[in-house]
Amino acid sequence: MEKVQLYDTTLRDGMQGENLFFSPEDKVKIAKRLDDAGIHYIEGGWPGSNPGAAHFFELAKKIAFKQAKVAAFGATRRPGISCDKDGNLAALIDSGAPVITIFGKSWDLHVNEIMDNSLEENLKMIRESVAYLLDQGREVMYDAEHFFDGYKANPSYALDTLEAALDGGTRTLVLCDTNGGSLPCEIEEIIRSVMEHFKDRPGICYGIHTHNDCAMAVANAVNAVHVGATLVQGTINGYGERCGNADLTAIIPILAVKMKKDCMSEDNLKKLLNLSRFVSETANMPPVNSRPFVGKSAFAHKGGVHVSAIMKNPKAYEHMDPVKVGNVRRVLVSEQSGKSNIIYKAEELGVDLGDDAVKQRQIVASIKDLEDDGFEFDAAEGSLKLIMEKLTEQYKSYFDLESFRVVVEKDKEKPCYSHAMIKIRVGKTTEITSAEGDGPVSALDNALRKALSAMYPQINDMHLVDFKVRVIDGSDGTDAKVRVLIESRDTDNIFSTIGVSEDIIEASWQALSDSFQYKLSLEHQTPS
Ligand SMILES: CC(=O)SCCNC(=O)CCNC(=O)[C@H](O)C(C)(C)COP(=O)(O)OP(=O)(O)OC[C@H]1O[C@@H](n2cnc3c(N)ncnc32)[C@H](O)[C@@H]1OP(=O)(O)O
Ligand SMILES: CC(=O)C(=O)O
Repeated sequence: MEKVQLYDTTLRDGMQGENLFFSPEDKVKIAKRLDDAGIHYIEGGWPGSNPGAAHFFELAKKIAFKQAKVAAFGATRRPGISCDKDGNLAALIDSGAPVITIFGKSWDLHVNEIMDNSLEENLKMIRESVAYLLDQGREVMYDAEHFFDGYKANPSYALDTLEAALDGGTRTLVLCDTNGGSLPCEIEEIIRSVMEHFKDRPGICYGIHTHNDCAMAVANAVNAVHVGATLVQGTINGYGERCGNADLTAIIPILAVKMKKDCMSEDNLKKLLNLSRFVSETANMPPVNSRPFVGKSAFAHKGGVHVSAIMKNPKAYEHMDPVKVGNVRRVLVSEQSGKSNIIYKAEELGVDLGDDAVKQRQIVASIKDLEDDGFEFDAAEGSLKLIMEKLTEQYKSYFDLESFRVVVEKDKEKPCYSHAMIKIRVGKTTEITSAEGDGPVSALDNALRKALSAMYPQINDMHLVDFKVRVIDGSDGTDAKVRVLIESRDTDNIFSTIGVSEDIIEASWQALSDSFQYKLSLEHQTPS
């Protein structure tokens, strides 16, 4: 099995993405997770750039990584000075990183116009910088910035820059599609020409570094491996400058599962989903549900035809087993469901639908009617379970609402004040409580909690973590229906519930009351 080395640059090029920042401590946490997942190289930053980047390397020195090598990134020396006078090269050496990756100019446009340099001096900068860093006993990789654009403009000069890096002593040439404008067919043709050109220089490791400006970063990286590249640079979740870098969470399973390359063990592959979530959590970026392989929806089936088929054989609508990357198959219930969705979901949620096909069809029809009224059960599985129980006469109500009153007061000098009073029945007992809150829903939540907590102490470990309101049909102005989605969490579970009404308080109450009923149904407890 051919080996492909994985080089992660989330902590450097990934951080060049808009709105993305990692502290040195965040970087250490991510680096440990990358190492644990079996990534071979972790680029930690550009130490000559800022104190935070340099600090990461100080912290990294104290960590015994399992197998990953830490790489420091920077430019070749500046024009017209010797390497030992260049501050950036000094910072790279001082970083203590065992691997140093330097980028140099491959495109004559950059040499002439951007750096106002001569083509010859640029070659010297590359050759001398590589040799100088190798003399320090480090592994040196050469990132040929803009290689594909440079090759398209002036192939012989682009090849000369690679020759200069090889003459400096490196054996790793990373060809970069820096502007992300190349297409897979161009990548393939150019890499083949480069390999042909250097066929008499054995032992070169070709790497690939692609950007996603044409949505081709993953395809370009994969194609490069297809024609012989054995090192892939990319970032977790594709974070990076402009439209991002090649997404390793897609490249790795493609290489390992589809192309049978030796890049990550089967056990480590299963960590991919959690790695992706961890990095997005640390970056404070919401996970993208539609992200291939590791997104929440990557193996989620909504259409009835699809669900019916995957129940017979998952291969019918899945290109691979989600378990391989730590993901799970999901079935969604919606207006596009057939009985297969309902049967699958009921089993998953622990509701016995029985064998009556007529009853099953009635349930599908009822759920479609509710969806038509504005409910969205694929986002509210807690409420879906309760609805299924109601439709099959298995529902047990843990409390019943008699009435509530919510008062919101606004004084021009003071912020809004909310107060709720609620009357509920639990068996033969009636409870009347009142509570204040930051807003009307919070006041209602507090009042309900107060009423139930003596009888159902288990609700004390449950809290509301997200509250979303959406106008379902904006054309009716204030008469439009609203959909409220509530996400709640207890020690072991996260569950979502829904309410729909023309009245936002009524919709909120439905979702809130479902969250309490669902929580209590999990515990199967009767009032104490
Ligand atoms: C393709 C890539 O992603 S490369 C990485 C890009 N990442 C970054 O730029 C993030 C880190 N960068 C930084 O912190 C700063 O830009 C620094 C510290 C590197 C340089 O800062 P400054 O000295 O203030 O220069 P500034 O950022 O304005 O311009 C970049 C300089 O690097 C020079 N440069 C660009 N490429 C190279 C190269 N391969 N070799 C040497 N110098 C280079 C430019 O010509 C320019 O020099 P000039 O100031 O003499 O015109
Ligand atoms: C080196 C690099 O980050 C690039 O060329 O995009």
